[in-house]
Amino acid sequence: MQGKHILLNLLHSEGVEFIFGNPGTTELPLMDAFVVENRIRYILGLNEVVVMGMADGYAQATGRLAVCNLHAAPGLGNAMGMLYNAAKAGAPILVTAGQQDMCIRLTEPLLWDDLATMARPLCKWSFEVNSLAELPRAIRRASKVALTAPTGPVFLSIPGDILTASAADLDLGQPTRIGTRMRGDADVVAAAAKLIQASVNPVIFAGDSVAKSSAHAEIIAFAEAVGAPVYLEAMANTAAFPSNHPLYGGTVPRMTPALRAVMAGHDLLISIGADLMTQSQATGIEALSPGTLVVHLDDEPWQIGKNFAATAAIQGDVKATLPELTALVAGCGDGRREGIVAKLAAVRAELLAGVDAMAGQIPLQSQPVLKLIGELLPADAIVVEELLSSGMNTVRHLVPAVAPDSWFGMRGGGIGVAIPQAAGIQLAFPGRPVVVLSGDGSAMYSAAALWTLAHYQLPVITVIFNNRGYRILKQRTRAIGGHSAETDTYVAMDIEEPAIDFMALAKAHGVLGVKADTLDAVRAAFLAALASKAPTLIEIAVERGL
Ligand SMILES: O=C(O)C(=O)c1ccccc1
Repeated sequence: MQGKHILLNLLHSEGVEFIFGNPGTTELPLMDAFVVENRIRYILGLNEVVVMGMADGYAQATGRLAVCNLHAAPGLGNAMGMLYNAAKAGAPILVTAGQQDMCIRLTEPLLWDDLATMARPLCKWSFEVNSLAELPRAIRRASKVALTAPTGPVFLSIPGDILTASAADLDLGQPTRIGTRMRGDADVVAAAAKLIQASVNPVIFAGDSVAKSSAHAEIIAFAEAVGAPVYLEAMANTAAFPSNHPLYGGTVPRMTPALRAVMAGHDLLISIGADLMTQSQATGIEALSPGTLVVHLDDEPWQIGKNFAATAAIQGDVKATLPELTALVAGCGDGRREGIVAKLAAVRAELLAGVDAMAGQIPLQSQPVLKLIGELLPADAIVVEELLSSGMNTVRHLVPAVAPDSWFGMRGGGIGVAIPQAAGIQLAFPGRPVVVLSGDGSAMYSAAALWTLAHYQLPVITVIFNNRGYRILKQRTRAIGGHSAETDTYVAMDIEEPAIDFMALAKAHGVLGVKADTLDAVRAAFLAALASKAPTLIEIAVERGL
């Protein structure tokens, strides 16, 4: 049997349903094998940004192994920004790239480079397969490493001659799956419980490890026992805590002065699987006030070890470990829970009243649009969010993020990821509505993903909040002062003259385009898109002012 068929057999036995790719000369043997392959679908993206983003979406949404196949050195290079995002999100992806035949390596053929070295900094394991005999063990090991907690991308460079070589009776081995429910050290759990019991006013940050561990029931029980508000981590990528729960407080700001305001009065920070305080810009202000105690539970030792001195640090799976901690602190929040709930409800009511007060404005403010979309969103929808200035810390108050698998986006911050991710997610969940919330700047990084939506008729609804520029960067420029803050002028942050014609862009890619510049028009367009089950792009001109 030829290597190309052996590779597909191996991937099939690892449970792979799709290979996201963009072919080139070094992948041609594989593409030839797909002519007779009926177990795994090849999903075409028109460049490697799209391909890697699709694999990221699929991997995060399913927790299963995603495979993406890139084309040699330039293809891997194109994918790097999205590979960075996938690495930050811990997406279990087997990234492969076609390498030139080994017999011509010495002459440095077209597109050749040391692929394994290029990919290594962003992957848990990066390796060039040297022979067909090595391929089964390389695929088994790569899959296992990607799926072992903390999960993440791995890379294999596969020279073309391995795909065309033949071998009889090659032992393909078996997939291995390592159980992830590691329970934290009981002594440290007890120490954490003591800190929590002694705390007067604790605060909880929740992060990706909660959603990945499907630990909503456990974190809700914990938060209710402790009587503490729960905020999502700064680059909140998942619905780590249901946004409709009375203890939900919002998302942690990415600027330390605002973060300090959230933290004011709290003597204990409890991080449940949250990356502590990813910041957007240096402000000269420390994230935590001196003396703040930290309890940190995560399955990722890297996150625990990264920045802050945790008074009690527990490595363990959230779902497996949290019940033990909850049992030890049961009742300690009884005296304060109602007060915290009332305070959070007041903050939310004020926010919603402010949003309602903006509802009549034209151009539309993004917040009333988000609130409307939140009201129209079906309960089983999956949101892929890439809103920077239009979303900020309030978006989940307006568009509910309830189930752990209902919300994705932005963990890495490399923009352009949302539309490709949505394609991968829609393939994984064909029956669920998938809605992209994106800015115009982000959408332009990977607009070619629209073609994939059209080609495979993936009914993703792509909502573009068009402020005709990089409004987040204008805001961040203001924050550093200088000429821009005084004069309200910004260099290279406007996308106009010409303005992007999103209707033409949609049409060019085979997607239905609808412009909606009033709330009534947004409602009509969104409901029509949901009913049509056809990929639709809705462009909304939103306020450009800062
Ligand atoms: O939202 C931010 O913190 C931010 O400044 C930013 C800007 C561009 C991409 C990602 C984040």
